[in-house]
Amino acid sequence: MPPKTCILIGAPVDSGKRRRGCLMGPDSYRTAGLRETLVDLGHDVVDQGNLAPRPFKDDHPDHPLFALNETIAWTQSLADAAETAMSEGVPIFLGGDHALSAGTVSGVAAHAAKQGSPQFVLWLDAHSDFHTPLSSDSGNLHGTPVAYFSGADGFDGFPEVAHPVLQTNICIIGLRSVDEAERKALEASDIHRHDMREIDESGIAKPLAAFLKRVQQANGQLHVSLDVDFLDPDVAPAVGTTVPGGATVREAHLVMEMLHDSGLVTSMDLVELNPFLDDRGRTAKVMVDLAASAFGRRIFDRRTRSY
Ligand SMILES: NC(=[NH2+])NCCC[C@H](N)C(=O)O
Ligand SMILES: [Mn+2]
Ligand SMILES: [Mn+2]
Repeated sequence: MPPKTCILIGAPVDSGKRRRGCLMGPDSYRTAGLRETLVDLGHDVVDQGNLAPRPFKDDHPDHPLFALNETIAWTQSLADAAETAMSEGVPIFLGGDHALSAGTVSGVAAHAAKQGSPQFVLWLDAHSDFHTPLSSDSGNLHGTPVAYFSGADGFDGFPEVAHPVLQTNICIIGLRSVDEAERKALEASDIHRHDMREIDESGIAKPLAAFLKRVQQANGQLHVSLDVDFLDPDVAPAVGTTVPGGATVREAHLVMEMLHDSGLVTSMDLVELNPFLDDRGRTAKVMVDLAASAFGRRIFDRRTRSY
């Protein structure tokens, strides 16, 4: 695979939920050596530093949605940054909580639309993040980006999604915590969804391979959104929404290696890392190692393995 220009964009979004700490995520990835790791793999790496939200007003204190205006302001700046970065290389967004993907995915999808190619999204997460502001019980907007970028109603005040991602172009892997309203909405949707039971029974490679084949056949752009809680909390404790029974380190590396082999990934988010909850940088390091696998690190070249 030829070297890429990786564009690191810090997105210290912390408005998607009440528990603070994700704002420290970008510097935690830098401290764990993300740039150096990608350079060692032969890539050109540009670290654009951290982005800021557009100016915003404080929310009404009684508003049921937490930090709505701030999240809207982040969505605006991230969508612009994502669309611009797509013509310069492969943007890797260093989160920041998952609310940031409302901006990153709508931005990369706008670029895809201009290129005349369909946008696909691989969502690696314990959660489906498919609430709308109307269905969310928690009022936490990090639970809503998939609904937003796929064009659901209820996002008043947010930038209009000019190029929604088709539900059938979205694949969620790792599910094990889905609220009732999301379950109903997902079941009524065309989103491809794979829960942990399916992964236990038939392995993680199968659904991923099927999805990648569709991306390839459609000549699509592929955005990968990796939530720390996709992983089991035993190996990745630094996240506010831990759910036991997650992917193992090996399963996650296999996903990343397959993504690299496919040559299809055009953008990526690393989200929900809360360094305040980490154990001596352990989770940040696991995330950097996973990014390394996605960008070409391997144990042996496939051809030289002897089985
Ligand atoms: N990106 C995340 N960690 N999302 C967790 C969402 C949890 C829950 N479904 C909610 O809406 O509040
Ligand atoms: Mn998430
Ligand atoms: Mn999650």
